[in-house]
Amino acid sequence: YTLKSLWPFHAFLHSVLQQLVVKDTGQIFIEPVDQNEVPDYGDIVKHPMDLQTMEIKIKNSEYSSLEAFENDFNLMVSNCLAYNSKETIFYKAGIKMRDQGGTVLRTAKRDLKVLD
Ligand SMILES: CCOC(=O)c1ccc2c(c1)NC(=O)[C@@H](C)N2
Repeated sequence: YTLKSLWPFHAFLHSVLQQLVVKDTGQIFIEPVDQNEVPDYGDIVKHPMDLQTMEIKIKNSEYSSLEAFENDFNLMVSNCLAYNSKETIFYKAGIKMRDQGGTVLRTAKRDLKVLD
């Protein structure tokens, strides 16, 4: 058994995504920011990203590499740190997701390589 040979890539990405969902304890990354609730969000964030959208992209085979998946993760975090000011709960949750999600992705990258 190796991760690359027997486990379809989308199943691998889905398991990485689930680990990121678990880290989102405040559930602020779980779905797109509601622009009716946050009317100026679109003025600052040009490319919104969230974990639900990433799951849809996995299902649509839109990620051809772990790097492409990681790029969306980094976009989601940078949007959060750009829009929310430093003292907010949202910003602090962004730092936490950047750090804890970064560890999830580092481990996933290692697994992909070492089990090949
Ligand atoms: C019901 C109101 O929801 C929000 O105001 C809100 C909900 C979710 C959010 C968010 C705002 N801001 C963000 O930057 C991203 C990370 N998540």
